[in-house]
Amino acid sequence: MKPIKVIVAGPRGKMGSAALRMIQQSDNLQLVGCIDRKFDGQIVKDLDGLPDFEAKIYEDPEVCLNEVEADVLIDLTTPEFGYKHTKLALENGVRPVVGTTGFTKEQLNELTEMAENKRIGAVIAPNFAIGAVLMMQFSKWAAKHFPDVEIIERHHDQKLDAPSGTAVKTAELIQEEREAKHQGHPDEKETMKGARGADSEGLKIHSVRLPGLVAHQEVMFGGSGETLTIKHDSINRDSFMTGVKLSVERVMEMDILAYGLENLLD
Ligand SMILES: NC(=O)C1=CN([C@@H]2O[C@H](COP(=O)(O)OP(=O)(O)OC[C@H]3O[C@@H](n4cnc5c(N)ncnc54)[C@H](OP(=O)(O)O)[C@@H]3O)[C@@H](O)[C@H]2O)C=CC1
Ligand SMILES: O=C(O)C1=N[C@H](C(=O)O)C[C@H](O)C1
Repeated sequence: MKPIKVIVAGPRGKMGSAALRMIQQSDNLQLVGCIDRKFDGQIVKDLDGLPDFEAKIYEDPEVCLNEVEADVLIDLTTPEFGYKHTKLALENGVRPVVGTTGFTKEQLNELTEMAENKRIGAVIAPNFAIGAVLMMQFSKWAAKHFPDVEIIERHHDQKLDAPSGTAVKTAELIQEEREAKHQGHPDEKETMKGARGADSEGLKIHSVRLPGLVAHQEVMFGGSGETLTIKHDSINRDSFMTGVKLSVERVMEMDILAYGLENLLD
């Protein structure tokens, strides 16, 4: 079987470098190019700390997608550039697998429509960790019984977006089961702005950013005389790589955009 030809955008990043190591360990994946704004024209293996790949690095994503024959683009960059890369990939018939978080609802809708019109597979997964997908699904289930819920997500302090993509997706899944409800006392007042967190249809989301953390989320439900907490911890970035690899493999057979790894699991 021919290997799946992959471009990685953001190869020097925490996730991008983990993705390169995952590709190196996979017999069925081949790195054919990288998109990186700082090392145009260089070869991956010449960069400190990256695996021994001969693939060329491109600053300009359009040039990369024109010059390199690829099946899949893995994007692990920033919301602004991730959105541009995903759009360009779809325009060029390359299937995007996107871990980058922080896209707006409008951007997600536009990309979904583009993939559908072009009949090209795409995956946008706010969290590639299998445990995190289960945590979100369990939370959706629990919300049928407990409409009072708050999300506490904790991440490293280099993270750009808040709330996390996982928290946003969790709230969306919970809202498929939960009626919109204002939580807490009806006369509740914040004496310090932000004390009650972000509000998503009355559901509160609290974002913690500290050095030492990786990626963690607790979903707390409250009922009469009881609480239920569903918790997931990624203790390193290998936790995301099973989902990235699975997405790259599955996207080859898809012709629509899947938002969330749960759509690819049995
Ligand atoms: N879906 C999931 O399971 C996960 C998703 N994420 C998400 O993935 C994204 C990356 O996270 P992480 O690896 O921790 O972040 P990092 O900051 O470590 O890496 C981001 C990389 O993107 C590069 N970059 C920035 N702008 C551009 C550009 N214009 N063109 C090409 N590359 C660019 C940065 O380069 P430079 O050094 O020049 O700034 C950097 O190397 C985030 O959105 C994060 O939320 C993270 C973990 C899991
Ligand atoms: O930036 C991160 O680190 C992570 N981002 C994703 C998110 O925003 O949910 C996934 C995971 O939480 C790690």
